[in-house]
Amino acid sequence: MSSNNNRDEKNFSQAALDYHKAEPKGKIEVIPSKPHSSQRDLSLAYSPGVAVPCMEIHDKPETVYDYTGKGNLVAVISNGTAVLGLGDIGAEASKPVMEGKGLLFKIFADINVFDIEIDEKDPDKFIEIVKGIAPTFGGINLEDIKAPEAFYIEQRLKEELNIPLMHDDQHGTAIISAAALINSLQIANKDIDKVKMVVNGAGAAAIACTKLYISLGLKKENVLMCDSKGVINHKRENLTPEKLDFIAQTDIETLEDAVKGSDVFVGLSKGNVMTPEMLLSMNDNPIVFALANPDPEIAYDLALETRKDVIMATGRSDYPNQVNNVLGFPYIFRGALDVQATGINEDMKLAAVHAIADLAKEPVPEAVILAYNVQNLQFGREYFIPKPFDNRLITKVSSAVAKAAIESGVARKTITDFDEYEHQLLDRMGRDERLVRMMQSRAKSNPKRITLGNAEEYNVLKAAQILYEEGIAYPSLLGDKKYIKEQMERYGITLDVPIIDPSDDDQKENRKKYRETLWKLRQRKGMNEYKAKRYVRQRDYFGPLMLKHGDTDGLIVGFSKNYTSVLRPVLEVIEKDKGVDKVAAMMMILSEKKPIFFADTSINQNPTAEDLVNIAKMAEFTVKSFAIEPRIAMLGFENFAAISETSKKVAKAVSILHEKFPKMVVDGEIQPDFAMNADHLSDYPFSKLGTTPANTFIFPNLESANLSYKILRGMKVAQVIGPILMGLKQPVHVLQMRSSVDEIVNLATIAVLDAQRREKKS
Ligand SMILES: NC(=O)C1=CN([C@@H]2O[C@H](COP(=O)(O)OP(=O)(O)OC[C@H]3O[C@@H](n4cnc5c(N)ncnc54)[C@H](OP(=O)(O)O)[C@@H]3O)[C@@H](O)[C@H]2O)C=CC1
Ligand SMILES: CC(=O)C(=O)O
Ligand SMILES: [Mg+2]
Repeated sequence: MSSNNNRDEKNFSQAALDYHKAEPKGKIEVIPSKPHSSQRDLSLAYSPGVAVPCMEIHDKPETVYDYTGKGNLVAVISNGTAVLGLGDIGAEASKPVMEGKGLLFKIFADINVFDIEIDEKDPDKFIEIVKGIAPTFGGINLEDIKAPEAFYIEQRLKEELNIPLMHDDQHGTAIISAAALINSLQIANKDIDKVKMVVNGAGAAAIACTKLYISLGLKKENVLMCDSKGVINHKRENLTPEKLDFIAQTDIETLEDAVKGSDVFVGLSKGNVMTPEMLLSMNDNPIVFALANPDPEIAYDLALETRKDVIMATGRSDYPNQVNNVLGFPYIFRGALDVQATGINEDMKLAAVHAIADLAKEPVPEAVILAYNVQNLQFGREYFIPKPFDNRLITKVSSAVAKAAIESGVARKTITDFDEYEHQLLDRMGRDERLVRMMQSRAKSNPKRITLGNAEEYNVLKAAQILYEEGIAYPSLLGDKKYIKEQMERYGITLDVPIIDPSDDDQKENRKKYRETLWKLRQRKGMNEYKAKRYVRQRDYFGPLMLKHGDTDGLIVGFSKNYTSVLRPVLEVIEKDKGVDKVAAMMMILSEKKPIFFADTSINQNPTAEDLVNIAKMAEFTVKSFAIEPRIAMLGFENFAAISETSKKVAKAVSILHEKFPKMVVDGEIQPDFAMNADHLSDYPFSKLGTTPANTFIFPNLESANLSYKILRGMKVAQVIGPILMGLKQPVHVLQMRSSVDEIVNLATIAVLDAQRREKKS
């Protein structure tokens, strides 16, 4: 279940229920995509206007793709007979999985999904129902339908419908594992037409995988397939047609004997059926794909302990080389829909296989490395299949599939400019919640201790619960212990994390230690020892002192207090980064477009030109840490004119930046709408911004920065993350008063990333 081995299963199960139950219940919803605020809008959207496209479609059926959402709508359809590894749990119980798939289609490929659960086990009746509803959809993903019925159902629907249709448990698994097979064979230096393979499992996934491997060059006579009764050999009776196809002319009966002297083991059966002895009996550099979920046929660690030369993949996200369908289905359907393919044929599947396999051999971009918080990812034993958060998947796989559809003659629409198509794909993914996902995934790979102030507040407690259960951080709660416990009881939050009450007896030693530090820091700034003793009982000082002493790795404070009053003790205790004179704060703005950053939103009221230079430098550093190349616009209300006093100040900052940091992509003074628009930028060919819109905006004063982001937040057109405090030596962030749970989680995530980066540096 949870990959985080120190999270307890009960909490995780409860979190899964809470996650699904939170309003709006479930995981997907329908959102209108056209204006609907005036009487005219409504008369266009519905009667009488709607009759016009109806008749157009009636006269020219192909225009349904022009006038409706069909072209970007996929049905994820199940009858609930083989749900994950849970078996036949019924149509209704399968709905969370199908909704989940809808979520993945949307976030990874911007495809809309209706999940459809059909209470029908009779294959012929099921087929008739799917055919009846097919006109609604641009594509159909069959899911979790048990073998052998799945084979018949898919085959007939493919023949009788003319839209992209795929049973993902068969072909998604086959495509991803085939890509992994090609690459692992290269690493093992073995040829596909010579290797001996054992396939354990003979169900939907195993049969489809083996067929695809054969089309790639594997010799059928080199395959031994096993089901729950052992090797499928000539002695077996009552086999399904699909199993009959894999009968081996051998007397070998057991898996144990089958694997002896084999080169590849593919497990699509159940957990822990492969023993270390079996693994030891395989040839040199054995390839083991233990793909059963959630427990592989042999655990990753056990396999590597057993023999060092094993080349290993599993279905799990917590080990290298995860063979996961999500690398395939969003992008395969994206490519197929974009050319209105009449089906998903072998050429398209093979194109996806090679695109995925090739991608793993390309240099991995920094953003992916950061997302997984590793030193590097380089093609080899520990990395032969791309990572799910690799945002090149959409361009590589979808393009390859679309191209194959066109070339194999199943596309009803063509693409001539594939560079342009790739840009369109990236634009689709503009809304950069992906950045948040990537940040969280990086944090989870090496969670840090984060202390949350004002922990008596519901939002803070809920954020702590999410941080803990998601495995993003090890939170501790700072505040009044008794009151925190009462609040936890009141809100039904069970959370077994440290509660730190500065006045508590158990903090006596810490108070003493912190008092000495505080007094030493402040004794020449008017603080006497008595005051220091009093102050360490206050959480506003206690938190920063914990951080200073390494008793926590990061600090999030300020939920219920004014920003500057909480910031003051932080600045008194935590040192500034080298070369930093004044700290500043930045907001990350996530909207439909790419992420942008505003500074200084919270600290320096009327910065001088020199202050603006420092703010720009700190912003450059911070934006880079999100693996984004900063393009900095120094904002004013004139464009390169320097008439007003404010603009003169900004122009002076720009000239200092140009002189001191010639490589920095920064210019101004410029108005924000100009800095965001390539056409407007082209009027200033001398500008260092060129014609690529800026993503980082340094405002001339605090009011303009602060009010700008607050308007965006108030209009709910963007998610605003921050303020990210810049310029301190340790990760501490001061929340806006009454921040939302998400805002707290996001800032804590940023604090974890900061702590990881500093750990790496030291
Ligand atoms: N990592 C990934 O991407 C994916 C992993 N999977 C995993 O593959 C497994 C099978 O899924 P799927 O094909 O959809 O399911 P099916 O129900 O269609 O097939 C299961 C197969 O496993 C066989 N089996 C069960 N126990 C054993 C055993 N002890 N030894 C050998 N074979 C056994 C069954 O044998 P019999 O025919 O005799 O009943 C059957 O052939 C699941 O664990 C699933 O999690 C599936 C899809 C994707
Ligand atoms: C991964 C998947 O689709 C399954 O386990 O059914
Ligand atoms: Mg499935």
